[in-house]
Amino acid sequence: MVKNTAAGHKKFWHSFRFAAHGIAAAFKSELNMKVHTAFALVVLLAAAFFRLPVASWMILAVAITLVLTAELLNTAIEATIDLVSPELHPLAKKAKDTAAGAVLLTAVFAVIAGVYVFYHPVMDWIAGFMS
Ligand SMILES: Nc1ncnc2c1ncn2[C@@H]1O[C@H](COP(=O)(O)OP(=O)(O)OP(=O)(O)O)[C@@H](O)[C@H]1O
Repeated sequence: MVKNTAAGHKKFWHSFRFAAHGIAAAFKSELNMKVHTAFALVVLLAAAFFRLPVASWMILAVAITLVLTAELLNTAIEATIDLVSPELHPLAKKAKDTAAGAVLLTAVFAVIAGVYVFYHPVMDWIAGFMS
């Protein structure tokens, strides 16, 4: 636990920097992290374009946070497995594939959430063009 002292505050900011460094390192080394971040930016730009209501922004924020968090945990698990089990092992495979499965689940949720919040605005926009 971080204490409410000068040393405690310093430790808190060090932990914060390590965490930010972890996110930046995963972004640099993992193609999937770049792809998910690019998708997230496109989705946020589209949300601004369609002037989505606050509730829709919240749904998108949850979906994006879930996917990026799962990807970070997947990267952490992959690094740990590569460190402790560089040789092939069924448990190493199980750990990596399970972590990848978690990313897939969050991505499926993100797609469903995206369809749910964008369906009517996009349909209305297309109908506006047609009329
Ligand atoms: N030590 C291991 N023992 C057994 N199977 C492994 C091991 N390392 C990787 N594998 C298998 O090979 C697959 C690919 O592994 P890899 O380390 O390339 O990860 P990845 O899922 O492709 O992730 P990324 O490309 O993002 O690094 C894993 O999903 C797993 O099924």
